Amino acid sequence: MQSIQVAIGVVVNEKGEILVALRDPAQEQGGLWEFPGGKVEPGEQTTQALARELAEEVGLEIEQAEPLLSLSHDYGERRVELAIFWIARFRGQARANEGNPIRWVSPQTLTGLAMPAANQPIVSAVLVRLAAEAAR
Ligand SMILES: Nc1nc2c([nH]c(=O)n2[C@H]2C[C@H](O)[C@@H](COP(=O)(O)OP(=O)(O)OP(=O)(O)O)O2)c(=O)[nH]1
Ligand SMILES: [Mg+2]
Repeated sequence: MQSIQVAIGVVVNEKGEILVALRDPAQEQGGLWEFPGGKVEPGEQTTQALARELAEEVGLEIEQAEPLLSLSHDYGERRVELAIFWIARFRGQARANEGNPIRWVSPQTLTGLAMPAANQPIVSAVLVRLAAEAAR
């Protein structure tokens, strides 16, 4: 089975809230909340794809992106390879560029959102990371 390379950003604001967007109901995994991101295009580096997707989808310019985790997930009809980055430094105001609602959510709210199955370990990593930062 072919696998799809995807770059994803966990964007964190100064209040410790996380940016999520609602996937278009017509897309695969539609109607679920996601972290902004998308497919790495041919000839692109993962971090280039990340910068492009964040600009396209939520209008943010990344100042610093740190690898958080990488994982692969088998959705049956497709396998995705997700490279997830922690983005605590960025420029701009998040806006819903592609018409899908976006939200800044607390860690508690994040835990309760309906997300694609691949996202469970991502949410866990985000909670660990936020807790570690809160303890500093
Ligand atoms: N962006 C994003 N994709 C996710 C998440 N979790 C998850 O399983 N995925 C999967 C769903 C898709 O199969 C793939 C990402 O594809 P995408 O639809 O966002 O790609 P894209 O932005 O390039 O969109 P398109 O133009 O190809 O429609 O990764 C997530 O949190 N964010
Ligand atoms: Mg996308």
